[in-house]
Amino acid sequence: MLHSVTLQAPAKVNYRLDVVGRRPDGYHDLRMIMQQVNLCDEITISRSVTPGIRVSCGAAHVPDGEENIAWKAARALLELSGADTGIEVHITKRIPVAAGLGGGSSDCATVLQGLNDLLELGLSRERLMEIGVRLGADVPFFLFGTTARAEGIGELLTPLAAIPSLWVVLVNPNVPVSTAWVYRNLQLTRKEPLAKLPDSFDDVAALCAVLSNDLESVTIPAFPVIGEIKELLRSLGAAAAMMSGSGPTVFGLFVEEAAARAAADAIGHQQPGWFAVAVETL
Ligand SMILES: C[C@](O)(CO)[C@H](O)COP(=O)(O)OP(=O)(O)OC[C@H]1O[C@@H](n2ccc(N)nc2=O)[C@H](O)[C@@H]1O
Ligand SMILES: Nc1ncnc2c1ncn2[C@@H]1O[C@H](COP(=O)(O)OP(=O)(O)OP(=O)(O)O)[C@@H](O)[C@H]1O
Repeated sequence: MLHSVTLQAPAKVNYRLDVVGRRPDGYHDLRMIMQQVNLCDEITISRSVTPGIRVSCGAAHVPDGEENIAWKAARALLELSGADTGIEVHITKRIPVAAGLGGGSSDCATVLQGLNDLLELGLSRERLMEIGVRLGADVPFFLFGTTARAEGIGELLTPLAAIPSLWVVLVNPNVPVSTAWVYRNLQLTRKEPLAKLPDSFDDVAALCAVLSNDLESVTIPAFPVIGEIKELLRSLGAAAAMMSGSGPTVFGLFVEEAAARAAADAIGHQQPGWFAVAVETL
């Protein structure tokens, strides 16, 4: 029986985010294309003889203990399984927080998966996804991986047959954005039904042609720096640049690793207070 596991919890970007409508419970029906990228929090989950769940992180703006979504994931699995072991979770945070990169949701999914393995609970991926969606709409995607079309509130997932692998430059201007605030302030103005999206993307041009994010209409007017970052990434050679999720992180797509790294370095030098990194899609 294993005593502990250490796992990587990746970030995501939304290549496409259409808001289809508002539901009676206040959540929104979406249609998204989601992509995991190789920027990861590191999570160690250990058994402990001391009963209870303890979560430590130590990063700014991330709660320790019960408020952490990783704590909620551990509690959900302990309650369901009746396991009476103590659990310690330590998160080394590398994904910017409240950034549109899904860091909390990914930590949550990783704890669900990791604890299922560590305690040999034998729960199926589908069952973990059902538990996960009650903790956060993006959680099922991180259990499903690594590129997917997402519908419903984000929990109805279909794999995408072909999608080019790319270098992604992530730029975050270090202003936290509340996802709940963005959805609350969204004006649903679309009158036409949504056009069908392709089922696969054979080249980068086909992928760039579908990039779009309805939440930009809320976040960019409130944080104009996001629009400036999009322009900056394009001027540094990105094939396309767009805000991820509810923002404020912007991603630029590059075919060549060297160009992606040069763009991230240039932005890091220009704006030392920002987060700028080049990573591969997973
Ligand atoms: C913006 C995205 O990251 C795109 O992938 C997600 O839609 C947000 O996913 P998330 O952060 O896991 O969402 P949750 O933690 O479940 O909800 C955060 C807030 O976003 C709003 N929310 C979220 C998902 C959704 N489909 N509709 C919503 O209106 C909810 O009102 C909630 O107040
Ligand atoms: N493990 C965690 N990691 C990050 N934030 C957490 C965690 N647990 C709780 N939180 C809280 O959740 C809030 C949003 O976190 P997160 O970084 O997941 O947002 P996000 O990247 O904007 O997510 P999304 O793309 O799903 O909107 C933060 O304000 C933070 O205090």
